[in-house]
Amino acid sequence: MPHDTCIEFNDVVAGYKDFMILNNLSFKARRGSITLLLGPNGAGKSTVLKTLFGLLKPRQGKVLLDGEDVGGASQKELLAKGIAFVPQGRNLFGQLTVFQNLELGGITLGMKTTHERIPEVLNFFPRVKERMHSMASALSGGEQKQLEIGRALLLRPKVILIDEPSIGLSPIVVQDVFKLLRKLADAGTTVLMVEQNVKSALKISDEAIALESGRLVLQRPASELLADPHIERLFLGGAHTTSAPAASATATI
Ligand SMILES: Nc1ncnc2c1ncn2[C@@H]1O[C@H](COP(=O)(O)OP(=O)(O)OP(=O)(O)O)[C@@H](O)[C@H]1O
Repeated sequence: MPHDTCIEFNDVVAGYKDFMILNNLSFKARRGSITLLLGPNGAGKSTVLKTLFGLLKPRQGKVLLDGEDVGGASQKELLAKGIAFVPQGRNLFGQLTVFQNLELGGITLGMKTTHERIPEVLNFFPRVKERMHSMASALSGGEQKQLEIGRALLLRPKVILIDEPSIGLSPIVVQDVFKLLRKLADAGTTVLMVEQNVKSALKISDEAIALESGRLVLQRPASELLADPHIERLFLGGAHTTSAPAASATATI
């Protein structure tokens, strides 16, 4: 699988009303790799994902997907181009069954294709598959997150944007989710992930990007960062260096 650029932010400025969160942000994420977004609370990590998913329009700069400028495209267009977003928290219809939630996830595909793909997606998640006709709210937190990922996979996305998947999950379930993301990336999917569980996330990531005040302050191979004896200081408090993100990060190492 060639590791060429899939996602590129080029000098992007984006924010909410008059408040700019991304400040001339530039970075690249390679196809078939996991890029981990790090940085302190409020640095703009989720805003990167939202901008890429069309929830925010860049005020300046370019957001490129496979070289095509998709800045300002609608979510429908972005879904059709193969971008799927798994936001933070719970995003299921709790009073609908697992199967119905998947059906809704495939709404842009049409029912025939959706029904063909549901069994294929459920094969990734045996526990969820067993409970296909249970209400989504009756699943455990981990199963619900797996179902959300499954719903995104129905689209056979080329890019998955995933925001803090480990929140509320036990360490074992987190490992399952991470292993699945690794498997998807190895099969060619590009994963852009925000995750506070830094050490575990670095272990399955290829590249780490750190933001501070909406600017890139570090981009390094994940394995290199993991092996850095200063990692604790970099993410739990310490002095600035030219190649390191700042002191105020609140990530869990
Ligand atoms: N809908 C919104 N309207 C206005 N401001 C917002 C909105 N969403 C986020 N912000 C602000 O944008 C800034 C960046 O938020 P963002 O969620 O991108 O940060 P983050 O790096 O993901 O932080 P965290 O680690 O806390 O999730 C924050 O100051 C936040 O308060």
